[in-house]
Amino acid sequence: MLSRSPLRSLTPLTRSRYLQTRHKSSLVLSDAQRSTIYALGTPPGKAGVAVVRVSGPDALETWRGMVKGSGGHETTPQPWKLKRCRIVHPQNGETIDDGLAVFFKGPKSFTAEDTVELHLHSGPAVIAAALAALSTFPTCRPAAPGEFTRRAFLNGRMDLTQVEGLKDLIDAGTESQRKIALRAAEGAIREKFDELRQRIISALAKVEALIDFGEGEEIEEGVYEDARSQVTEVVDIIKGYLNDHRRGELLRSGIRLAIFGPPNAGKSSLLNILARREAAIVTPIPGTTRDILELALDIGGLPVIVADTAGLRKTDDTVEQIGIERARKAVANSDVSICVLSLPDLQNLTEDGNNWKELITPNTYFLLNKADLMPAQWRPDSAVLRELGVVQERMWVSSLAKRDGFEVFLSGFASALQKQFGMSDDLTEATQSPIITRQRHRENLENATRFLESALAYGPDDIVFAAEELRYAANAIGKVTGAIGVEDVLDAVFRDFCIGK
Ligand SMILES: Nc1nc2c(ncn2[C@@H]2O[C@H](COP(=O)(O)OP(=O)(O)OP(=O)(O)O)[C@@H](O)[C@H]2O)c(=O)[nH]1
Ligand SMILES: [K+]
Ligand SMILES: [Mg+2]
Repeated sequence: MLSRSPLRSLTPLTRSRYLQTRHKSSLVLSDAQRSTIYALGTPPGKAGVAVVRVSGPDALETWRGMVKGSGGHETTPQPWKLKRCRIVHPQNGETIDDGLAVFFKGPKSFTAEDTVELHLHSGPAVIAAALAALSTFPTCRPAAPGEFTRRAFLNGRMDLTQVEGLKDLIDAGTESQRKIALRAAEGAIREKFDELRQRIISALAKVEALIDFGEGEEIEEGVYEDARSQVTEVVDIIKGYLNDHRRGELLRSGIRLAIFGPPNAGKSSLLNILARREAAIVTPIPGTTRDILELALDIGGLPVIVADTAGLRKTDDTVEQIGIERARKAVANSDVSICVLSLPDLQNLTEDGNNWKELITPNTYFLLNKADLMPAQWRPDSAVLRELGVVQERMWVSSLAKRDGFEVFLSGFASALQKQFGMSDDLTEATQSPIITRQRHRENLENATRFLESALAYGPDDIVFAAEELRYAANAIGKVTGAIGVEDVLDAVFRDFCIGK
């Protein structure tokens, strides 16, 4: 036990003002008067099934008015059980469709509200009639975009990262995107952020205990040091998350891959083989490609935006010059690049001024093409490769015109990408899966780090200021999940803390 007063240098006024202002409660929206919303949940148009969703306090009313038995009699929903029914207009009783209906009793529903789903035949007139019927209920109104999910969030069914994950899941076009989105939607990212926030709040609880009980009272020894080391740990964890080479964001938005190199090497031929169609013009004329041609492709389950670019050389042709300028920019802005070189030209390339060589980065891979024009068993000279800046560990040889070597290149390149962007095989392993999938996450984490670091910069006499920084840090993390507010700090003070008195 130790009797210490970390607040000894603080004026009583500063302290009481701090204690008064530290727990401002956030406004909690009341959902008592929420209306009932409805919308078509499937794409409009002709298809086997359309699902119309109704959510809110009067969802059950719509069931009573519209879901009837085969003889037109009233039905009572058995929650979560699909019921074969006749869907009718609530006012004139006219049958709209023969379908199915299900009642999800709140809070065990997506929105956590009472929800009715009508499964109809998907046709424009059927859907229009069902929506028109719903509009006759005085408390029902059409849902705004995303409003079902918004209600799920407001009702605490999901946090913001889950909302984002759900959106990404719907948008996912590749396996890696689907896996990351599903993990987010299931709450894996929320867990990480909640844990960070809990750790900060627990450190804050300790600091606040020092503020509350420090003056002339007894408190356990080492509390201040504990709080500090806890904060240091959190900073380390966050820095680990931030140091992810933007994998999550890249996988969400697509990895930018630029194909570059001297003219006529086979860059456009490579793009076409990757795309499995004649997307780019291929001719024996050097300088064929001028504009950037971009395609979204799936390479080894990764979303990749591939750009074919103009061959890089010195030229007096104005149009070609502009193309070359664009090519350079595209390569500079890419996340990865493939430099295509023509094997028969390799020797000459050492003397051509090499204005493409400066675009090589540690993220450049090399494809030495047109092997069919070289003698069998011929191997490029290591000294020449070194002079050209070709890294042999990231190099493949091909004959794209004959499709030779393409498969080997593609599988090697895909696994290099998977390795670099951390999506190899095991997504369930926490270390493999990126936590940050949006700039918003990154910004808040960076802010949190700044607040935590300035909290650490305060000495034991300034813990009131340190506490303030910790609150900001917790809020920054809370902003990611949408859980801002510091009510829980108070609880944590008394729950997690052993006061030595
Ligand atoms: N012999 C042989 N010819 C190839 C090979 N790959 C591509 N070519 C030919 O080389 C020529 C140039 O190919 P492109 O794909 O247009 O080359 P590029 O690098 O896009 O050329 P620019 O856009 O002009 O810079 C075409 O006639 C292709 O058919 C190969 O592996 N072997
Ligand atoms: K060409
Ligand atoms: Mg081309």
